Amino acid sequence: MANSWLFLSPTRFEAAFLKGRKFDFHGRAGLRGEGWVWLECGIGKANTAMTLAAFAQRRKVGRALLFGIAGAYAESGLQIGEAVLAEREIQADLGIRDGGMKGMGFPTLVVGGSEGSPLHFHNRFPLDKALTAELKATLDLPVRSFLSRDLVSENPTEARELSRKWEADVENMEGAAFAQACLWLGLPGAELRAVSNVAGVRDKAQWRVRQAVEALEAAVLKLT
Ligand SMILES: O=C(O)c1cccc(C(=O)CC[C@H]2O[C@@H](n3cnc4c(=O)[nH]cnc43)[C@H](O)[C@@H]2O)c1
Repeated sequence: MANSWLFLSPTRFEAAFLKGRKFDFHGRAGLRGEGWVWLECGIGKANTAMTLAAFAQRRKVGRALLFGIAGAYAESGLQIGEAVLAEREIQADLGIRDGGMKGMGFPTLVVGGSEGSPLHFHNRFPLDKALTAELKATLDLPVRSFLSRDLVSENPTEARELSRKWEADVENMEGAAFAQACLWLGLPGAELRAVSNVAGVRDKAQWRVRQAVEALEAAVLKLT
């Protein structure tokens, strides 16, 4: 149980390659396999945090992996179809425009208070270092800085500004909530994304979702 996986992805399309026994969790699709459970968490930060917290309240979770497609910022050097792991997730929607939560003077999350030296998190949430290092070695993937927003970048200028401001390479809509919830719940969590598009490019003809899902398949099936 300690090493069993809870896999989460925003939509079922991102996990279409997983074969397991179907179940329903709070109206969300689930699959159960040998040593893993997968849940469709829905798009966005609230859906992701709610699904993870509700599941972890009822079942023991050994380790958790959020996986799905994402946009890569043009300056990242990442290629469409490339899979990448998150070192940290940035919650880019919270606080004041120029200073995030530090600028507001409030931490978003305080954990580990019992030892007398609690950790304060504002907009940046690290993924589990040891688990991410293990996945990097097993899967031979790069590790980068990810950013999450409720609103997706709608043009290259907006995308470039976000990437520079937060020093991020990958844009998605869920990861910061996942990373924050893992810290809060004390769960080792990692995040794997495959690049389906250049962030800020809305022309779907230029997206390569199938290629990205194939990259997810190659990585995730090595873990099952
Ligand atoms: O219609 C649009 O302009 C548009 C732009 C970005 C993403 C979408 C989606 O429907 C995908 C949302 C889904 O996929 C992840 N994702 C994929 N690419 C990006 C991106 O460039 N920026 C943010 N999120 C992205 C996201 O995590 C969602 O789960 C539509």
